[in-house]
Amino acid sequence: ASTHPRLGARPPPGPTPIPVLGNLHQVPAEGQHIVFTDWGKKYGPVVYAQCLSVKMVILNTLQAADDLLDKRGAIYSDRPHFGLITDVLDWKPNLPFLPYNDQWRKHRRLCQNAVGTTQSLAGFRPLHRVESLKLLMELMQTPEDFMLHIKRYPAALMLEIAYGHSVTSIDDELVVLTDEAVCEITSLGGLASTLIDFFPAVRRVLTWLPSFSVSRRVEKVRGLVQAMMNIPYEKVKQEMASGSARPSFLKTMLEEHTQAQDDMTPEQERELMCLSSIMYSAGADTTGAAMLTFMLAMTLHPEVFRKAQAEIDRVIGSSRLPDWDDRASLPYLECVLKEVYRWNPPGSLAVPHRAMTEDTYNTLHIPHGSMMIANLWGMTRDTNMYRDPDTFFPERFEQMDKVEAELKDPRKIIFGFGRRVCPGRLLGDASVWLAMASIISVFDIAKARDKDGIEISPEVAFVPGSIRRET
Ligand code: HEM
Repeated sequence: ASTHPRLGARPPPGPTPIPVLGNLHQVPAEGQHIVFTDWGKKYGPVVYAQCLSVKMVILNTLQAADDLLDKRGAIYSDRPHFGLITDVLDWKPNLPFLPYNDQWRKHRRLCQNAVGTTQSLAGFRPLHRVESLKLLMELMQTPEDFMLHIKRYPAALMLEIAYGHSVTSIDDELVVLTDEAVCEITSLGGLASTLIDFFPAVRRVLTWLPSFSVSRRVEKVRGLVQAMMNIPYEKVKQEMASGSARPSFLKTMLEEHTQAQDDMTPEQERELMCLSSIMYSAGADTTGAAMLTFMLAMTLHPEVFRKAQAEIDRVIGSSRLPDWDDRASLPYLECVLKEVYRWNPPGSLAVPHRAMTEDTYNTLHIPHGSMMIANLWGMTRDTNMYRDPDTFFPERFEQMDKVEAELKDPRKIIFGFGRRVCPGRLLGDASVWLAMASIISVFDIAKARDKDGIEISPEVAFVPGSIRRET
């Protein structure tokens, strides 16, 4: 590799590019994190690749991600332009994909205040309690539908928080609508976001050619996204007009405008509409993915389940359900939760950041405009951090002293980095913890049996796409 003339630094190592495409042919549409993890083993913590004109810097260790995205947050908090989501699907202004500017600061602050403080979390306690009880009831009535129940719980939490919409069943119209929209976006995510964002010409072709099946698919998803933003927004406005609106993020925001006697512009309406839809879409699937991983891990590892159950029985007994105040007294459960996050992080890659200037890191030259991809999956497989990383083994955290456990807490990885770190991390973590603790205290989890009474071992397989859900 050549030396960078001005900084005397070399580009990070990476796979050999070919003319025009660069490394595009080596980046698969699905399972990019696996290829990036292999590159990490071969080339090191910071890997450089180029897809057409897009410069990519892949960060494979927590240290590299912290050093750059967190400690140098002033120059690494921008986002690359996400043409698919913002332009093609017209889902904007979209907090996770906004550039690092004043509009992002405003949306981030609103979101952080609504869901990201310990105070807001305390306000959600009654909601968490009601929804976790509903989850237990549903699991009791139809345990075979556990995947649906586990999907309903975070969806209900987020729809209540964003819109004051109470979800009683998985067939609820808003759950069905938002779930379909999010699933479609996620499944477009792997293939289309890379292709469309790398080939601006493809984007034009996709929207021009109505007979092209991908184009029809994109049209359908755009319609769903617009409905996902509009329908709940209009519903809350109507409920406010009739006096039946329940407390919610959107209601509070709309009331602030009314109190200030400030007629909202269409742009302001659009901002609120979009931000409320982001809360649901960013919060529901990620939380649900962690809960499904928990169920899978407990099915495969009955010894872990029994140990966590014994801890709950010993500390809490059987006369009441676990509550927030019990969390510090259940250290093994905390290890199980951390291992759930580590074994299968809900997102394999964080949302890419963008280098706003050129930079040098450990003699490596990071070019201006690089797409900074934090390979969360690779970090959870880093053998310098976690021995035998493919094995589900909560005890690994028990064996660490306090300092090491703090340094290697997977929450430092799975929620992303720096100024863009997930603003919903406290809420997501609290939702998963309460569901886990409640399920363990009430139920046994075991493998299903076939008609001959033989145990069926579930296959460990995950839906490809940006959020890792079990198939
Ligand atoms: C277990 C649950 C969750 C996981 C694993 C998770 C993970 C992530 C990750 C990896 C990012 C990207 C961070 C980066 O760019 O470095 C992110 C961003 C974000 N998350 Fe979460 N998240 C979860 C729950 C939630 C919840 C409940 C909300 C509710 C509002 C939420 C809202 C957001 C938003 C708005 C962003 C974009 C932040 C920005 O660009 O400034 N997330 N999340």
